[in-house]
Amino acid sequence: MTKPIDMSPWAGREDPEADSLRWHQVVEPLPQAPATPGVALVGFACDAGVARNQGRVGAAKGPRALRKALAPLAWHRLGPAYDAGDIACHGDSDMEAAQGRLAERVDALLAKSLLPIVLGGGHEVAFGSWSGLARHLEAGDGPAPRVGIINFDAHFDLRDPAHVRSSGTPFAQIAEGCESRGWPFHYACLGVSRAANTRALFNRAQELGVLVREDHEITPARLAAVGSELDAFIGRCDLIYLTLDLDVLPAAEAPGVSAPAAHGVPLALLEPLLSRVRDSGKLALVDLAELNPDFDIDGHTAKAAARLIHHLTLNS
Ligand SMILES: N=CN[C@@H](CCC(=O)O)C(=O)O
Ligand SMILES: [Mn+2]
Ligand SMILES: [Mn+2]
Repeated sequence: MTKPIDMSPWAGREDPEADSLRWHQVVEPLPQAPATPGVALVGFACDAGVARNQGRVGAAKGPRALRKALAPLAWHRLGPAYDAGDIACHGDSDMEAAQGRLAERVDALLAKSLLPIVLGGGHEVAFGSWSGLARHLEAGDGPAPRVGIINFDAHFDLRDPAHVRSSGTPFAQIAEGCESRGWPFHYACLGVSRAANTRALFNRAQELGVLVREDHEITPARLAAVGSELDAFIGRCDLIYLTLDLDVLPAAEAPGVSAPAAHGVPLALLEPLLSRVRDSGKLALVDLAELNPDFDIDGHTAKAAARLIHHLTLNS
């Protein structure tokens, strides 16, 4: 028997005027057979990846905090939004199995023609999300489409998984997964902090042909140029998996993460870049990682994350 989906985070003010809906009034528990395609939120309540990566734990509380922050936002969408519940990770030894359960859930959502939006959890969520997309693509006919991974992050998360699999390794694990399947690895990592990534990680990114833009390169003056590079990257891919590590935002905008960014890329520059991804027509999967309510300040990080979901789903 499956547990009923906890809809208690979906609460907030209700306006008496017509046409004044908010997310909490619209989001519904995912039905067996959704009549209309839409977005499906699924939580990944997991601290194990951050703990293994020597970080500040608390991201397991991220999915609930994110739903609560999204609940009161104004509803401007056309399509439905479903809550597909949470995948919980039960301690360190359960991390890989939890990633497997997430992959199953993502695959099932994709099979229903929904856009999964996964709410982390540490960035180990990315290996589970991508594995779900990979399963879905492997089940299809014909050659696998070229998947582009766009990660907005202060970190590459390309650490060598041979040491320990963690929130610092998902894209190296995905690169291995692509290699074993004979798939190309198309990875763009935008907002990288040179100070927060070792030479080994920069070298690995270069070996893997990663499109890299550092935090200080994403400025108002260079925004159009970075946007064009992003468009060109998207143009070389058939589908996009977008993954947002909230520590790409400056610490003042996103204090509630394991490793806050001293520089970062502000929301005001991030949103126009995300609009290009959203409007590409290729977006197949989204996740948000590293929200840690224990270190948040007055919900700033949760609100920023909720706004990002709101922005990414605005035209669907
Ligand atoms: N997912 C996060 N990863 C960063 C954390 C860095 C830090 O804790 O300072 C990383 O492994 O590089
Ligand atoms: Mn990061
Ligand atoms: Mn990350």
